[in-house]
Amino acid sequence: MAEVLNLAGIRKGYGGGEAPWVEVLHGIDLTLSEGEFVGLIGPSGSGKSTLLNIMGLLEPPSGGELTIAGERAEVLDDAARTRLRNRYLGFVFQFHHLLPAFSALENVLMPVFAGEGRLPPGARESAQALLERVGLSAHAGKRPVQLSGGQQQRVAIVRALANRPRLVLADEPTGNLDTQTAADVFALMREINRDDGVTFLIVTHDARLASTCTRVLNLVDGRFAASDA
Ligand SMILES: Nc1ncnc2c1ncn2[C@@H]1O[C@H](COP(=O)(O)OP(=O)(O)OP(=O)(O)O)[C@@H](O)[C@H]1O
Repeated sequence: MAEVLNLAGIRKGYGGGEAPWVEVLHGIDLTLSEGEFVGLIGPSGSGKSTLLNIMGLLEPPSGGELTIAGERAEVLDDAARTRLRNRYLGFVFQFHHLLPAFSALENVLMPVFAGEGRLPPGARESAQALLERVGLSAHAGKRPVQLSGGQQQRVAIVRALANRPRLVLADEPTGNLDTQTAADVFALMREINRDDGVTFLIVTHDARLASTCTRVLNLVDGRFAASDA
């Protein structure tokens, strides 16, 4: 299986200056391969979001090496890092962060526009097809406030797929949903993973949903539990 992402000895600390230096990730090693559907669990404060943000090139590590799609990422300048992020990564968050003034379709198109600075030919049709795939074609013109929580999160998942990423990083994507809607949204991500071979890494507090993943990583105090990675 092709490697999508590799972490070698990733460390992250906060502080310095007046504040004491506190290390929250203590040398993380991890390889994610194409087509995996991985759950990331662990107690509150164990470093899950920090790790996800480092993988997503949203925060720099304090040490270690990060390779995405064969490219060493932590050494890139801002512009190159942004390009790599737009090209290979998709994001889903607990709170969907859809832009309230724009329709579902326009929200899905946002990363395409951000990545290319324009909408390439066929972009609208592709976005419409993605919305259709998740049962939302009739809602394409609606603004987020006119959609249910589950529908909003499905739009956010489709938006994460708009640039055809190889890896989707999801930080508690079902944390804000009722049990049944959470299960449906999780199943949708699994379906996309199976059908399109997109790799997913999903932070969740829900042990039942995590058990449906092909691999579960357990982060405790900034280290993987012995059986992981
Ligand atoms: N910008 C920051 N400055 C200082 N400390 C931070 C910063 N961001 C995170 N931390 C600390 O790093 C640790 C890990 O936080 P993180 O949010 O990654 O944990 P988590 O496992 O995602 O927690 P939760 O499950 O509650 O979301 C915590 O102790 C947190 O206080």
